[in-house]
Amino acid sequence: MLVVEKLEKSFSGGDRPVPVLRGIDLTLDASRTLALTGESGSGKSTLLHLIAGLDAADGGRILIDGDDLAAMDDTRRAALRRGTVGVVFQQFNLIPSLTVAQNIAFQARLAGRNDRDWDARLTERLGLASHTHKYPEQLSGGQQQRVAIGRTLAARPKLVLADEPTGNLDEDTGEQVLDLMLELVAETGAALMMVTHSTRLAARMERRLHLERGEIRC
Ligand SMILES: Nc1ncnc2c1ncn2[C@@H]1O[C@H](COP(=O)(O)OP(=O)(O)OP(=O)(O)O)[C@@H](O)[C@H]1O
Repeated sequence: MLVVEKLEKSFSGGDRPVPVLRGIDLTLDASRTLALTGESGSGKSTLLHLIAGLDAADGGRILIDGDDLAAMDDTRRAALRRGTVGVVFQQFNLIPSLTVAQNIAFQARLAGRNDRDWDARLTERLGLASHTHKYPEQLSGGQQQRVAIGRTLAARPKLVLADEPTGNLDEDTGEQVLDLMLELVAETGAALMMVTHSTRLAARMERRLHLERGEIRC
């Protein structure tokens, strides 16, 4: 599903570029789960952003479902972000002017999917059935994150990238949200790569990779 080879990325740091990712290799098969851990500043979010096609690498390559990200034009990359790859961020990034139901349906519509039964089932499974007409500001943090997960999974992505998806939640709520996310990705056959600072949450994933100063230390 995902192959990352010799990935490199630097950011400009005054007079010379500062390397942030130094030759990352990893693979993730369909239906598998992977935790990415590492100190603050080790490059976890940078790696996730590159895989999501939100930023371009300086070297190496990323294959998603066999397609090289760098070889895609902007339209194809945007389509990939809407359909094949789904991203869940720590900040829920919901659209404040849309209701829960509309937020959940939004991403799927962009991806050209309109499956009301699946949307309804997701809403039910995420415990949001009695909140569908509410707006994000009327929800708790845990509820908002569940909407964000629903919005991502409504498009039935093959690869879910989650950047500290429970980072804004208390431990119990975070655990419940992760349980749901794991159940739902298992149900849809999606692969899940999750950045987390929590060793407890990382232990719930099938594999763990540790980033240290831009390199993988298993
Ligand atoms: N757009 C950017 N421009 C310049 N430097 C950047 C940019 N994005 C990230 N960096 C730098 O790259 C390094 C890695 O950042 P990144 O956000 O990937 O780390 P992280 O492991 O996700 O950290 P955290 O756990 O704190 O979120 C940091 O030193 C950061 O300052």
